[in-house]
Amino acid sequence: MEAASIRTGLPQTRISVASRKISRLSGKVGSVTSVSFLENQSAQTSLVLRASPEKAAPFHSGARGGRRNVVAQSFTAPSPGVCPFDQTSSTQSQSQTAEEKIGVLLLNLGGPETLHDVQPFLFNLFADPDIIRLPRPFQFLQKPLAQLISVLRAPKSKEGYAAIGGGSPLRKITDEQALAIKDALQEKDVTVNVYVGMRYWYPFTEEAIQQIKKDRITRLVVLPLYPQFSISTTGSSLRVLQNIFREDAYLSRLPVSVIESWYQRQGYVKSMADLIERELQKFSKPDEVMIFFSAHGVPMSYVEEAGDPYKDQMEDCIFLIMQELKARAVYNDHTLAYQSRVGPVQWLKPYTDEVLVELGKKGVKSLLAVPVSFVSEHIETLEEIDMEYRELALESGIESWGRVPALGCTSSFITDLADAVVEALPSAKAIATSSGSAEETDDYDPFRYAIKLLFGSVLAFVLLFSPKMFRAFRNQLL
Ligand SMILES: C=CC1=C(C)c2cc3[nH]c(cc4nc(cc5[nH]c(cc1n2)c(C)c5CCC(=O)O)C(CCC(=O)O)=C4C)c(C)c3C=C
Ligand SMILES: [Fe+2]
Repeated sequence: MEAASIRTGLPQTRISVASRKISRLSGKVGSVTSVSFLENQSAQTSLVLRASPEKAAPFHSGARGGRRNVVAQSFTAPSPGVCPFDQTSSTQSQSQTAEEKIGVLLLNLGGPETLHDVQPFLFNLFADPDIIRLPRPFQFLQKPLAQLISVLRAPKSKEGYAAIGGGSPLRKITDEQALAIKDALQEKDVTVNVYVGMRYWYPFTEEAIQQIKKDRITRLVVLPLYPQFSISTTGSSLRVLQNIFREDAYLSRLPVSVIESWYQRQGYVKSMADLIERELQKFSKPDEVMIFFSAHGVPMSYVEEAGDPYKDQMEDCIFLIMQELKARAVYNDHTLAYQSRVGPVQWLKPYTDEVLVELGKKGVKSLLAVPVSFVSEHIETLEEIDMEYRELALESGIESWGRVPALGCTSSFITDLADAVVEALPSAKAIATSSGSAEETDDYDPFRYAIKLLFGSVLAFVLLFSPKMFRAFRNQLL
């Protein structure tokens, strides 16, 4: 057991989670939240996430109109009779009783499926208090600011999505991964329903949870499709889950196990090393290729002020992959840089674009880009890496360029995720309901909310239409 505390800002909701860290390359499940929220204070990871101001607020549902799905409160809880799994961690199939209905919930970011979806998708993203972290006195500005930034950012984002065919491939790939994980588990005699819950676009996490309730799932494994934990990704998705679960009698009793991060799993590390080895062979002189890991960045303050483990986990992840490559007698040089920064703040360094230019100056001639923070192709691999960074690298003097594909449905990887699910099953425990301490409840008052929203909107409107401010914003933010 390992104790850590993650603080994402104010106001905060305390979520206690039991975290079982498995040693490097043990081949066992990664970092698992076995008990979740507000239980068993001793020997647990204490994860402190911000209370969600969006809880009671209307949600931008984009081109499809209407409001975001809200989970119905009236649900008849299934009869208890849940048969607990063996307490041994094993990748062997485990006996599953007829009453047991296992669900696997894959969490992912979601992406706009058409260009029309881009601005509302961006609104959802920037309205997330785990993406734009405002100090408490300014939190009433979250949604107006999200509106402003999404409108300003949309043209640039649309260009990117247009360049990759007019939308994000994320939903299709995640659905394929869901099916592959279901099949891989079936091969181990573990019958599961797999659900996909996206954070910022369809199918939203709330929709997946609604289906889980309809299907009367009796045990749930939550698997975020991010190898490394960040407050902005897994943390944000778990906060949404926590908000849904603590308000629902059935869900708060459902045994749940959360796999918080899994970059350290042997199957993942080996699958990444396989892909790298294969791509290296495509170069005329494979030994001379620089392996260039490019991770999605986060603002520096996440790591330095909020205690986001993302940077440490990323460095650890690269170490493990390189160690695996060395064990296969692949001794190439490597480097790690961070891409996709947005806005005027400092992000994790070094920045991918700057490092590419430096490497060119230093005389590096061959480079293999390895996207490492995500397991599907998406706008940042297909557009940012394959188009923008490739062009920049070639302009900077790099002559040979390659890119490792995202893992997608690579069978060794899918099998490993299926193993992670099996290993996580025994530790599933019910989430205790919060009885609403001052720290945990949002003091929601519709009148105050309306006033704040109105004031914030006026402020955002003034900012947007003041030419000087508009230019400043555009230059700095976008
Ligand atoms: C581990 C992966 C990711 C982290 C960490 C992350 C943090 C983060 N992202 C933004 C802003 C944007 N992200 C956007 C798209 C996007 N982000 C990730 C992954 C991580 N983000 C993915 C996989 C995608 C692509 C989804 C797709 O449609 O294919 C976008 C939209 C695209 C764009 O305009 O560039 C924004 C904006 C922030 C601010 C942040 C951390 C605080
Ligand atoms: Fe992102």
